[in-house]
Amino acid sequence: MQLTEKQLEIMAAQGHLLVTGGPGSGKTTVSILKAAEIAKQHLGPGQKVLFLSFARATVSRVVEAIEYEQQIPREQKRRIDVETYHSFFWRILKAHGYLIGLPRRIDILTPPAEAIALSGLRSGYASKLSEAEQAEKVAAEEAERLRLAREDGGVCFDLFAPYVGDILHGSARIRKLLATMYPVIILDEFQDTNAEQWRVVQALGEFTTLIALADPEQRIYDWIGADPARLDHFRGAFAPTEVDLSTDNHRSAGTDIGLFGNDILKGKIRQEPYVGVQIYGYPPNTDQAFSALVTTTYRARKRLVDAGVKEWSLAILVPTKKMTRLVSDAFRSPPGGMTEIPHTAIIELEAAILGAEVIALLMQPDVDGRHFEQFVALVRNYFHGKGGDTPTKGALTEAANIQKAYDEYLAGLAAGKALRKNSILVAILTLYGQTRELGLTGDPDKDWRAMRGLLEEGACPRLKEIAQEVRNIRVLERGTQLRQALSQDWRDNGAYRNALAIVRQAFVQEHFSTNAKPETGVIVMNMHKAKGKQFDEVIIFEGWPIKRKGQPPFNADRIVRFNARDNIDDQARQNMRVSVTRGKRHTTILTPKNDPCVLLTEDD
Ligand SMILES: Nc1ncnc2c1ncn2[C@@H]1O[C@H](COP(=O)(O)OP(=O)(O)OP(=O)(O)O)[C@@H](O)[C@H]1O
Repeated sequence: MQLTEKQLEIMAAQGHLLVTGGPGSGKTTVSILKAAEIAKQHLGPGQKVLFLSFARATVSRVVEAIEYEQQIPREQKRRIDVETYHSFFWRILKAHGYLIGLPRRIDILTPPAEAIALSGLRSGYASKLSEAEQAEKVAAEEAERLRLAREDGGVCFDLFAPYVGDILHGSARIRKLLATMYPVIILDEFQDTNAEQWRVVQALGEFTTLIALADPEQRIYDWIGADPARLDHFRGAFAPTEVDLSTDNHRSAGTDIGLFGNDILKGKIRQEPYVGVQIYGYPPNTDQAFSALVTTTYRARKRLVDAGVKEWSLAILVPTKKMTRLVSDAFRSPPGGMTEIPHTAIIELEAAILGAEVIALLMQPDVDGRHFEQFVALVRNYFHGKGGDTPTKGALTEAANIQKAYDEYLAGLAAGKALRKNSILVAILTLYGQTRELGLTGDPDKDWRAMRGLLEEGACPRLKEIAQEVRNIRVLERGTQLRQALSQDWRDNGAYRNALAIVRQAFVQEHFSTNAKPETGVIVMNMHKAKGKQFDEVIIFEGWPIKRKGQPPFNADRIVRFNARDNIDDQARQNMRVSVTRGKRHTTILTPKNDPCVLLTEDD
């Protein structure tokens, strides 16, 4: 690879550095080469360059890019640590949290666990709140998070940056210590840094050299505190050398994909076609929409195979969670008997993880007579937490009903009365009884499947839902560690006495682990998750307005909210540009013919 002049300028620069540039302009690549150069020239024994990124997905991509750079010797590669902000912050918190009054032993409160811990508080508020009520709710949540951290040692992700900021600003010793370990830190996607993370960066920059990589136009996290002025903050605080790679686009060289992305940003789509970009209006009904998607996917796949692309990747990017599922279902059984499309769907895992906890507990024996109580608590947890940050009223009511039925059952037991025949606990109890009869074998795969199958086939709709949800994470295919731990448990105890703890532990690690390899093949995911990734081809597929008798059409699954022109803003344009520019060779947009995406028709 021949570095551009600007990239060479970056290689030569000294001190703090700010690298800006559009999608695919080579920021990541040059920063890795620079890190290797620094490793070779300037690092003392034991020192490393740290590359910090927001998402685990980006970490995988960077790790792979490092592997791929053949001219970097192994010894230098070893001296570049790639990590997410979260996992870096967590290391600091674990080692030094006691300095700011956290308990000596702290644990991560994972998002599902956090959702459960806050659900009681949240359920006390109606779904539509006035501004004042909303502020009160946010403050109450915040206070509860702090309490959970200080009293129980359960620290949720949102508190990582504020706490680390406190630690670093309070101790020059620790700032120096970090600078000794990491004389240079690369900050990926710097434009997305929120106020608390920026406070951490300010402290780090005192003794450490910072290299910030940014694309001001790729900011997609405004809603969680990214600030358009952040680059100026960096300029003001560190007076960095600044190099702008501008609109170079190596990712999709030879195509107009980058140009198309820029035109979306400007709201001016030209009439003449863009090389490598195709927009197709599909007929707005389920069968034809999905037929269009399936055939477009076949065609894209064929192009990649015919071109002999090795380990090709083809991403289907959709605007909503629901669409991810619909597309995945359609690929599994396409309309009109077309051939199935093998794929991976990237989905939110809260519900599946909570479901896995239920199954894990069912694999455990009842050692203290409280097993059923725990079981009911986990089923309730599932409904509390399955919606993540945005629980539905239905799910919260379900959780409350389960609790009520259980209380009634206990009261009945005490009074020697039988359970009400129409109690929702009847089906749960029956199925629970069957799980107790299930003979386990000590083979974790077999036993897990048998337990899940029992719930799936059983007569309780709530447990059936849980079992189906659990399928989404393919617990046992996640590496051998979990399986080995379960086997060991069985060998030690003649039963899975610690299955729940083992499964929980596996998912805590999950929050930090990165697949060393980026996804290949056909991948379905939410547009928001595509940030920082690249694929050989991209297909963007949005929903269509669905007619309803006597009501305005339902138009929820759109790139721009309700596909209304009034809802076009910078954020919507930037999101679309990020998605469009993930494609290296080709990007196809599928939009309903009768109501095409308003971002594509802006200039009429
Ligand atoms: N000078 C160059 N010549 C040819 N190819 C290059 C050059 N620099 C980078 N590339 C290639 O271009 C692609 C995109 O580069 P890179 O990922 O570094 O861009 P980026 O600016 O980090 O993109 P984004 O902000 O969209 O994540 C990579 O596949 C990389 O190997």
